[in-house]
Amino acid sequence: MFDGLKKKLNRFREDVEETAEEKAEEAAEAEAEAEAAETEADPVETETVDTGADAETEAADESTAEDAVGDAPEPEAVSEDADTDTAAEAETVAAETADTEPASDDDDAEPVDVDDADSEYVYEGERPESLASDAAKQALAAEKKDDSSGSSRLKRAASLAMGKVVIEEEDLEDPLWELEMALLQSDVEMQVAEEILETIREKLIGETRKQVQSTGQLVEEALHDALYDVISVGQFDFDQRIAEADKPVTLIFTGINGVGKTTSIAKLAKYFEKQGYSTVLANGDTYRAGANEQIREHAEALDKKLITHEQGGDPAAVIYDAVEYADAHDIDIVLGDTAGRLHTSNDLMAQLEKIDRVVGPDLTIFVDEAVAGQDAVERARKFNDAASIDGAILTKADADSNGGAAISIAYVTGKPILFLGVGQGYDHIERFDPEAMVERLLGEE
Ligand SMILES: Nc1nc2c(ncn2[C@@H]2O[C@H](COP(=O)(O)OP(=O)(O)OP(=O)(O)O)[C@@H](O)[C@H]2O)c(=O)[nH]1
Repeated sequence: MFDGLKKKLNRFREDVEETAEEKAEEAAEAEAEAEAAETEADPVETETVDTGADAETEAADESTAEDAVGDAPEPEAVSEDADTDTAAEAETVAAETADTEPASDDDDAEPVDVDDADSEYVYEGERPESLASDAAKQALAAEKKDDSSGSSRLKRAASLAMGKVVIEEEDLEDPLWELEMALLQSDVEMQVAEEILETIREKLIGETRKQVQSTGQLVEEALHDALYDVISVGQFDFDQRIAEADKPVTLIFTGINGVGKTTSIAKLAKYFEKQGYSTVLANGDTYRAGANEQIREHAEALDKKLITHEQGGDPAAVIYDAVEYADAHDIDIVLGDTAGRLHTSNDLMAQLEKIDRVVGPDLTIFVDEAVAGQDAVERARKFNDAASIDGAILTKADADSNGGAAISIAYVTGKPILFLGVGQGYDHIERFDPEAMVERLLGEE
């Protein structure tokens, strides 16, 4: 069910994810480059830090200097511990040691050769104070070794960047355009598709991806909310409405012929039976030859009472009789079929208005087939304009790959989808649950 649409929604998620990943990589590279540039610019700073003159200045802070002296390693020790045991490195550390040794007061201390390969080590290894223990020394030496490939730094920069990726409008432009096309191809009504895109835009643009959250998750949440918002329009608790209504409850079904209206009435008779309600069926389709026979088959199969009149009779009168019958026999629910196609929509409206006047139905339910896509949406709009429906049943959802009607009808009419027909059997009817529908659309393929 709705497999085609599901694939398209998944593709959108992948597209945005891909764009965000590319962006994260670019950010990581930029960060790594910036870091490298900073390192190159470092010599000036290093020179200042490591000169004997600097040591003299720092000597003013005696307690700090003393601590440092106490813990300061011998240059030889560094050479022994560090894997990268080079003379240059020893020289660097020696310079650092001198830097922290006020007792020497050595104005003649040589500045460190900043062009030396180890100038980077000095930068990466931070201030000499951090060389206070062997463990720190070893860690720095190891880090230096790792960094020789530059990969760990790149990774670190990448992970920093991961936490900072902000989705911008331009990132979404292409994926959203693709999504709009996909929705329209899936028979989602234009206005509904635009609403979905707007919500996604609102939810994603400027959104900062948190460390714990992938872009995929963010997009999924945005899609979820956007779809849920349009699908759940007008939802009410159908079962509760039936339970609380005065009995008999009268339900009238409208919709064109052949979409599964009569079958849906039969399915609902079974649905209500399972809930402990009794039902009577009424054939208000007095317009079409053969309509009585068609519904009678269902009534007999389900062992339900059926009220009919002759072809050409008054539909309101048939349903009135059914309500009378229900009253007299303590039946809980009247299920009234109506003609699907009249000469004009005025006739249709006049028919439903008369039923309204004579019977005062509790709910008027529009039935159409999911596979009709945009046509079903358009018909729902017209029937709602003509007769103010209370909700819809979408049949043949089992055969529908697009899902456009299921997504659009509630938003377009302002009335909820109440049931999905999912097969030809009497049990093949599902309460429409917007959350379950969205999960189905966004779930694993
Ligand atoms: N696959 C599938 N077929 C369905 C579903 N609902 C109805 N059908 C089939 O659709 C066909 C038409 O159903 P009907 O109930 O006769 O349609 P209708 O709208 O009542 O037609 P009229 O009585 O002529 O107004 C039948 O073959 C049903 O079995 C459904 O949910 N899934």
